[in-house]
Amino acid sequence: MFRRLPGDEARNLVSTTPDTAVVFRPAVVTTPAIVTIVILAGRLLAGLVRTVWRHPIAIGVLVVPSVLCWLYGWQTALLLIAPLPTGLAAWAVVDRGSCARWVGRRLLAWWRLIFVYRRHWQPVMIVSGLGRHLRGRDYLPRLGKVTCNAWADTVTVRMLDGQAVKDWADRIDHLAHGFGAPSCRIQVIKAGRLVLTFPRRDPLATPIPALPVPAVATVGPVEIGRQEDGSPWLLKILGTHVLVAGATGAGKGSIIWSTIRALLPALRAGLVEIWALDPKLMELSFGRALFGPHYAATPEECANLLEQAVKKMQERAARFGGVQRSHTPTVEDPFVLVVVDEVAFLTAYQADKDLKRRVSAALATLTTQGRAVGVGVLAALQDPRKEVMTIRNLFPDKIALRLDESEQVDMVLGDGARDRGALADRISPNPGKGAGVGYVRLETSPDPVRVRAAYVSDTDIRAMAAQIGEAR
Ligand SMILES: Nc1ncnc2c1ncn2[C@@H]1O[C@H](COP(=O)(O)OP(=O)(O)OP(=O)(O)O)[C@@H](O)[C@H]1O
Repeated sequence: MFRRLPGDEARNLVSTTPDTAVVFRPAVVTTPAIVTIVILAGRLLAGLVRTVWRHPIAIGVLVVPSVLCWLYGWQTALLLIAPLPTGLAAWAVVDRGSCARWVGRRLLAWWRLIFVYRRHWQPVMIVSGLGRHLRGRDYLPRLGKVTCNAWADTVTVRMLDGQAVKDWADRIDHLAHGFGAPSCRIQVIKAGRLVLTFPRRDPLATPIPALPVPAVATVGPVEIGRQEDGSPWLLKILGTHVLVAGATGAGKGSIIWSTIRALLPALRAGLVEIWALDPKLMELSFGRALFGPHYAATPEECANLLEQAVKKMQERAARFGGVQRSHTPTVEDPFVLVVVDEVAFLTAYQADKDLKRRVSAALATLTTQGRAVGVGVLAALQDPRKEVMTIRNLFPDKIALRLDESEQVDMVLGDGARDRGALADRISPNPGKGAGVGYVRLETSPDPVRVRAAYVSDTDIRAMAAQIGEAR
């Protein structure tokens, strides 16, 4: 703040350039000490209240023993406090889950806030370019709440004004390494606020054995594995089409077979028909009995079966037209799931142009018109490039298992999926750790979810086929 003075008043002023005609005198406003003290005290109080509100257990663990010591001396304090750890240990033995939820993870969240996130926040933000150091001051995104669940830390962040989600998405590697986590995922909660998820361990690192066959016949979302947060992975198949992409050995078979397994009671009850196209002659031939007459292996047979499905779909559309807009599976009109293993064998790699054209046309017709009349497609393929799978965008739900290249992730899951943490190209090629692990992006949510399909062994498949064979 400068006040301009006429030159003739300059004689009373101290100036570094004494012979200048115009000098400037800064107008100094002195803030009364009491105002500064009140502001600092207010900030301290707000910080204390916020810390107690966010971490009551951690603060209690520190404050209560200190206060007791101060009031009654350490011997009495020890006597008073001793039952607490004993009680906690007993609680942990009796109900580990609730003890971890109410005490353990809250303490862990406080610990990680102080010793991981707050400690490394400034250097990580500045070095990654998410914060700025201007004229001696740091402008940093605000670190919010840290919570811990069984496998990951979630950290809320207030972005700097003017930052975009992409600025953060481009730096997930910096963030993961900066905070010592194997990966980082980003989710937008509202304008300017993000939630960063840093896994502490991989809950999907061990294979999941085949899930029990459901007790009731259902075509609704079927349970085929587990999500990263431990909840069941429910795959919707009625009213959608699903595309599964993964390199060789990524575990595409486990998604197909887990889905068929979950549909077994509905198959037995006649509410579902599974039509199988097995051009590789390896995967689906194992359970031929499950498919009855609806099984095809040669390209010619596959084209015929697909055209048969189109015919069935059109016949239903003609019957339902003007009567109903969606399909509920019944014994008369069961849900038809067309399962295609390695669809590129029938489209991109097919030498016979006429067969290729017939298959592509039938698949495009089924995927554009099938869902309202109870015909769904579950297709698997290794190479997700557009020239290999021209109709990949016609599948509303997509699953990316282990992929060879990072660019393939967005080809499968849509733009920005990898930036948001769908690191399908980093899934372990070791079958024990990575087969069946993938990312799902559903029609209804932009955020990819990490999942693992249960592994249905050859013995399980034989048992399933035998059951259905007997029932038929
Ligand atoms: N969900 C799973 N959990 C654990 N291991 C699995 C799982 N799925 C598959 N595997 C293991 O990985 C191997 C390869 O699986 P699978 O044949 O299903 O892969 P794929 O993607 O179909 O490969 P390809 O395209 O070459 O047929 C299996 O033999 C099995 O040992």
